[in-house]
Amino acid sequence: MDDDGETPMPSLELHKLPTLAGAAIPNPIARHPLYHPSPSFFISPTDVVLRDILFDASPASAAGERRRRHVAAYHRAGPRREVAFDPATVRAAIFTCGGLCPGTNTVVRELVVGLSELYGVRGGVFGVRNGYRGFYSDEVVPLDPAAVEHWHKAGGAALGTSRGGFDLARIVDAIERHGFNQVYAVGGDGTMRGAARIHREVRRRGRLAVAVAGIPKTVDNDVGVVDRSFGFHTAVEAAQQAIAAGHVEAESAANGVGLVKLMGRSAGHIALHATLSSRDVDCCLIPEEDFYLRGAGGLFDFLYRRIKDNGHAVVVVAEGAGQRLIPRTTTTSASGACAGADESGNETFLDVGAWLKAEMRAWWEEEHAGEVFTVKYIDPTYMIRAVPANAGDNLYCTLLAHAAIHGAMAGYTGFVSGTINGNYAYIPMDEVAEAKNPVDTKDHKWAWVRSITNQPDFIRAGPTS
Ligand SMILES: Nc1ncnc2c1ncn2[C@@H]1O[C@H](COP(=O)(O)OP(=O)(O)OP(=O)(O)O)[C@@H](O)[C@H]1O
Ligand SMILES: O=P(O)(O)OC[C@H]1O[C@](O)(CO)[C@@H](O)[C@@H]1O
Ligand SMILES: [Mg+2]
Repeated sequence: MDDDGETPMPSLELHKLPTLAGAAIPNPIARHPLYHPSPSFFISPTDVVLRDILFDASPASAAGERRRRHVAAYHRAGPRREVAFDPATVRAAIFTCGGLCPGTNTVVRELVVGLSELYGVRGGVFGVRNGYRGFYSDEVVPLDPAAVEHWHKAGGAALGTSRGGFDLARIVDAIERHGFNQVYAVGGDGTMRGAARIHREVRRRGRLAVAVAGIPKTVDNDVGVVDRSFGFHTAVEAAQQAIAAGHVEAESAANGVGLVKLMGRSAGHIALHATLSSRDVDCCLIPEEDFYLRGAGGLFDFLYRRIKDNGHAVVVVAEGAGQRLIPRTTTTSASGACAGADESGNETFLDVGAWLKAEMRAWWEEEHAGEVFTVKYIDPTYMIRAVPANAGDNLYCTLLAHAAIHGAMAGYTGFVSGTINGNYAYIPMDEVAEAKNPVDTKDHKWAWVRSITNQPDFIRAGPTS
């Protein structure tokens, strides 16, 4: 509080974006026969979205002090009154990269449809096949609304996707050769790191005026800054079937355990959200929270009590959980290869599900021989990300794509479109490329998991095995 009792207004730290030098052309949407823009339709460059909306207003809060003084702000996404591109000159390249994610095709579809129907781009939209490597090893594919009409109904990546193959010089050469002046990257953190480098190289070359935009995609929801990545909710929904099956199998056996492994390489969001929405889960294991198997207070101790109380138990484990417990010599990775790295340099993990199943059986044999025991291991890995987006994600994909188009048309570059506290914003690509989004096990969501599963804190209970 000030001396006069007023709460001072914090100053905004606007995360500004680079803009392309160029023409200021009236936005063609203003003359669009199907739109009647209201006075608030166009967004001005001074419209912002705040990153932090929760504050401790108490003067005594040291943590709240900085937030009270400085608030991170981002340009609000949406159509601008003036644009930097004459639609007749737009040559847009769209590509998808990294693992599959529900909604990828919807984003591509809506980029094509939005450029065409909102801005009147004709014959200037192209798909680059198979991720980054497609820039220099494939022909580009002309795209128009008719070509992509049904894409939102299909899972997968209609343009193709890949890992690895990032060759900066050849990619930017290809951008120059094709005359692309807008590049839309649909991908996860790796893709955004690559796109940020393309953006910098384009600027370094000086002679190119290219808007580089990103739409963050990753089924694991491990991209930072934005509220969530598209497709995540669809994957959580798809995981319900696997958990329900694990529950039925466990319930139908004497001393049955249903063990379900879900995607989540370095972040356990899918396992956490699937657990919260299912309510059939007795224990959720994620990469952010250590656990141990044997001894008092360990996972097996807990499972035994749960089996004795309820007759069965369901365990959900994220693929990245418990990695340091698994012996490296004997177990193969989830993809069949030894643990190492994939073509993009991402660590490939050992199969925690197969290992847990084997350990559970060995434990029961050692400690409860004579009593029947059943473990049914369900690994729906690719099934939860290869599905089409649900209705909510399809809508989200559409708005993210349109936000990206409005930003690129306005001449912003090196940005990502995403929601922050529910509002669409433009975020510097570098920031998103580097930000991580692990599950915060100190916040309320993890506490909800505990309250639903009643699982203990395996860290405090004893030594690790
Ligand atoms: N630091 C980097 N610089 C340039 N390119 C990169 C970098 N990191 C990753 N890439 C490239 O980005 C592409 C996608 O990366 P990756 O395979 O890690 O998937 P992702 O985009 O993180 O998506 P997901 O996590 O959903 O699978 C690959 O072609 C990879 O070569
Ligand atoms: O087998 P792929 O296609 O490399 O993808 C597996 C990885 O991709 C993701 O779905 C997203 O990064 C991870 O959860 C998973 O480890
Ligand atoms: Mg990634």
